[in-house]
Amino acid sequence: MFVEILSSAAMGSLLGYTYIYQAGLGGNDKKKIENIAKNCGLVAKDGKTIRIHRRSKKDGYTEYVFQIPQGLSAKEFRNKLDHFQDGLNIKKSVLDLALSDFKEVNWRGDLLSEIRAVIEKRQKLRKTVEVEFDGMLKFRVYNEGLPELFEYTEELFDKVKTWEIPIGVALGGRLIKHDFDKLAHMIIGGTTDFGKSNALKVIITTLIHKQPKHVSFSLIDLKGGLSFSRYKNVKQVDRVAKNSKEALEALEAVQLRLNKTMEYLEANGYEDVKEAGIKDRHFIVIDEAADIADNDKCQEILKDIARRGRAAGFRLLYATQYPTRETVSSQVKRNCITRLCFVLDTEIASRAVLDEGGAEELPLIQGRAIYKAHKKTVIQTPYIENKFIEKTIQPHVNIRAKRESGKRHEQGHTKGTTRRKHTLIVEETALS
Ligand SMILES: Nc1ncnc2c1ncn2[C@@H]1O[C@H](COP(=O)(O)OP(=O)(O)OP(=O)(O)O)[C@@H](O)[C@H]1O
Repeated sequence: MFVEILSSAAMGSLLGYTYIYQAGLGGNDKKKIENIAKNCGLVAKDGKTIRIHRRSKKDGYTEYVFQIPQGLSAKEFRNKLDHFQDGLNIKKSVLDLALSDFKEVNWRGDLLSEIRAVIEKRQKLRKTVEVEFDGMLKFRVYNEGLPELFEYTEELFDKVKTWEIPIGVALGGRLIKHDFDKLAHMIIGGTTDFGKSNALKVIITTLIHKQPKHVSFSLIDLKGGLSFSRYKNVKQVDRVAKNSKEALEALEAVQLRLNKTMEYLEANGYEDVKEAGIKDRHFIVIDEAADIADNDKCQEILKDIARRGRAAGFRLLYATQYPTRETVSSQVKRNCITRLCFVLDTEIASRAVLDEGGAEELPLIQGRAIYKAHKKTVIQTPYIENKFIEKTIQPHVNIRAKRESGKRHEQGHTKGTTRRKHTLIVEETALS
């Protein structure tokens, strides 16, 4: 009896909330957006303001499409994004609840506590807004912001193909993938301790798992070799260089290989490795590139790799706190179209990485970054645990491959030869 009374009380309050939502008193973000626009002065001279065209509910967010009155620009709305964000989050005495909020309620359990939990969760939520313009002004109001932790799990491997990497999760839970087949080189920037090395480990581990026969690496770790030490016996890793002398040796070996591949392509009239049917790709990964900034020989080779490497199947990954003109040459930057940038302290620093501001406004959350390929997306990068890395690379560890490595990286990139050498060693040692 008591349970029944409680249930009907809970049900009553639930229906009350739902009614409020449907009546538009609680969850009316459209009205709020219109009001915020007016209050921010986003009104044309003739008094006209934005007019709703369409509202659609998507997975994780609601999209409001508006028509802009003549005389106003999308940029003016984008500039007021903070006002929309805060305005949509102003706490009111009436809570915005929809039936979907009650999807996970266990109706057979302690109903009052379950409903209290739903209400508390809703109270804590902060809506996040995105504005886009494609002829119409689109406001996307997300129910939840980005997660503060996005763990790298086995399932992510199935979500990427060929040379793709799960680089992060965006608003609405959208997985952002970087494709090294389409965008060859990448600069990774950001304040110390916010996730550059972790992002490099995500990339290296994914590639070893997805492309074990075709990927190879030269790892240049100028932070003392610690970030990459666990990869040093992996058969896909040709070298781990730990200081600028070893870095130069590694880069010279890469350049030799690049020259041989270019000669092969030229001699056979191929435009690039894709046309030649060469599936192997070599990644030059540099953690803390500032330490080789004043080494002219290293810089010359890096410029060469950035310029000619794409066609020959070489990929440059360049991590540094922020690439000023002194630390990264303009040629390298021009050829590294993709940028991944963690939080930075000033707009000037952000411009050095992204060629525009934005990174200075990122919240101080480890792993939070701006991924810029053709457009900018704020993401939470996956956090990869060392245990997960070890489990993933374990089948590829091969001690004897290291002894051969000196010989291997001097070889040219003639079709298919490099990886066959690996395969032979694996058969011999049966470690993998
Ligand atoms: N994507 C992530 N999600 C959550 N935490 C992260 C993430 N990436 C890194 N971290 C945390 O931040 C710490 C520092 O990360 P990382 O070593 O990658 O930073 P960094 O930018 O390379 O720093 P430094 O410039 O000092 O080398 C990690 O030990 C981890 O605890």
